[in-house]
Amino acid sequence: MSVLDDIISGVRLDLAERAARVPLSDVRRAAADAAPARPVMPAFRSDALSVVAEVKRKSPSKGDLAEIPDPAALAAAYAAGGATAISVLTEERRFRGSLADLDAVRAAVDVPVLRKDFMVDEYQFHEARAHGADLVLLIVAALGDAQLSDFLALTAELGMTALVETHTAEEVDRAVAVGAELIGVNNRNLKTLDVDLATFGGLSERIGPGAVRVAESGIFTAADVATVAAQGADAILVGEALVRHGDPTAAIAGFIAAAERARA
Ligand SMILES: O=P(O)(O)OC[C@@H](O)[C@@H](O)c1c[nH]c2ccccc12
Repeated sequence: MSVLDDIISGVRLDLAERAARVPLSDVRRAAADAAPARPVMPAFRSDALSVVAEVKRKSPSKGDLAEIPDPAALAAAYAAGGATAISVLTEERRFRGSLADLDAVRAAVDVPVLRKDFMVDEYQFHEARAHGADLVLLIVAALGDAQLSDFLALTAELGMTALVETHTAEEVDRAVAVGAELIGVNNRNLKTLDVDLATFGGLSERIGPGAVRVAESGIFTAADVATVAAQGADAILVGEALVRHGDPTAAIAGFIAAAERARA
């Protein structure tokens, strides 16, 4: 069983528990009653590098990263640095995230918020929307073709935007074929947890200029940002480097400036 399979079995158990407590019909109603999702594509399509800054306490690859006693304060610091969106891990077992973190961040900032989880059931999409998410993550490696297009359609129906995550050429082709507008290349292989920053560069051209290209994982320095920006990244998704940084506001501003220099 790969790490990804293992994580997803835990996600399904937790999901079954929530669904037993709060029926889908209630979650649907809460989603319908929530303030509408913010549009995100115009900001991602702007000229400047977009930074998706992540609230992440722990990961299966690195263990504990940061305590983050106040996710709202961290999110506010990210927004102050110019983050285009804030990603909040809600998976509990491996990442020590929660829907409470999502609520706290949602209440604290006006920028779009991504619910970062392993989306495998319709329930989670309504739940994401009910908790104020503007974006959700769709991991191509975890979904069949029919599921991928159904979930993309459901995301759009709920007014949200999907970040469609890939790691291989085949996954990029599947993301493009299904019409994804926001495509991430994860430099980390979720089946082995190995990170190779060159993964993005190897797949960027395959995505082509039609979709917004997001370089995800393993980005730590201005030099890393310059590398992926020069390879066509419109956006970066950064977790560890920011949660461990003493001044995440300055770090994000520095990343944006580094991309600007790399493209000039
Ligand atoms: O902490 P990093 O190396 O900057 O990575 C952030 C983000 O890309 C990573 O958390 C991530 C990318 N795709 C995921 C899917 C599930 C969980 C986590 C992830």
